[in-house]
Amino acid sequence: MSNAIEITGLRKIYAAQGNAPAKEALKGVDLSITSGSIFGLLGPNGAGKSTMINILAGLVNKTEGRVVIWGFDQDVNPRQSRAAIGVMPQELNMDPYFTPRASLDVQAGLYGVPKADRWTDELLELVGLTDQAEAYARNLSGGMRRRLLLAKALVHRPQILVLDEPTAGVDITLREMLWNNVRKLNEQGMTIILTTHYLEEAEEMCDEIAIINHGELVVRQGTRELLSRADGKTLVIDIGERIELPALPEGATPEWRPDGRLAISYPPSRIRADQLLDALRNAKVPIIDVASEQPDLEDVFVELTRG
Ligand SMILES: Nc1ncnc2c1ncn2[C@@H]1O[C@H](COP(=O)(O)OP(=O)(O)OP(=O)(O)O)[C@@H](O)[C@H]1O
Repeated sequence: MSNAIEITGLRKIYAAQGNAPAKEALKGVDLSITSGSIFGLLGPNGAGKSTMINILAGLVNKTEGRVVIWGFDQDVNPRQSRAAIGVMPQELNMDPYFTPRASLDVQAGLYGVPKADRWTDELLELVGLTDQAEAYARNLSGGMRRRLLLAKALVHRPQILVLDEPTAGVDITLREMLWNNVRKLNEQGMTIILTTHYLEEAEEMCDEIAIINHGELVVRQGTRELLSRADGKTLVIDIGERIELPALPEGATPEWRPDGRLAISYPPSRIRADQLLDALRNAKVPIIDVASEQPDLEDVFVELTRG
């Protein structure tokens, strides 16, 4: 199967409530998610990411459109489509008197996993909670709770794992542990879908990225192709001291950095770096050191979601 998820014409309108008018959170989105990928769903606040994830998870009813999960149409085979997906939610609420082991057992029960097929010990091991298996949830740290939520999302061995802002407010150690787990699961064939506000993280982790804005799909591309869309690079040059600059090729924009270096932004599709360096050399500007800066996902994101 090539697509883990196929979404067609997905619309969600939240009904008006009191003084709040109705809100169209998704305006007819088409999106496919390749199976086996780590897929990033990005967008500014209020873009509709959570709405989409909650629809996939079966927690929010769509207004219109078709959602096929692992080959099962949500409307035709709701049970199978739900069984194919596991969701690690954002919120850390949990029953304070449940131990991690009990939470996993209850969750497995909810998904109808027979006792013989449960993998509770392996799961506890996977997320590093073996030592806390019998501790009350109220005694778990925030990081441990998050790891328990990941384990809960996996009890029924879903083919697709959805992580909603998994690393928001999480320290570096836990973040690394989460990503190591996610990579391991992905290597075993699991499709991963995640939302994150950390664009650096998405750039590093995701094979493919979709950006939504105001309920519409803005772009869906391989991460590398997406990054190459931004036609802007910067040469950062140490020329010793601030001087009057010679004319540069049209389209190049010079700027002095606070550290005294000269930063020249340019579109690589029209200007080559050596043309810039030649212009400086011809004017006898000393070039002590040069560094090149590539656009990152942040640049592309800002460009695509502006306005
Ligand atoms: N239950 C609801 N009732 C009414 N409006 C809602 C509801 N949930 C979300 N919305 C609205 O729908 C829009 C999309 O919200 P959503 O939470 O899906 O965005 P998001 O991209 O996940 O944002 P964030 O990054 O802030 O979590 C927003 O304008 C939001 O106010």
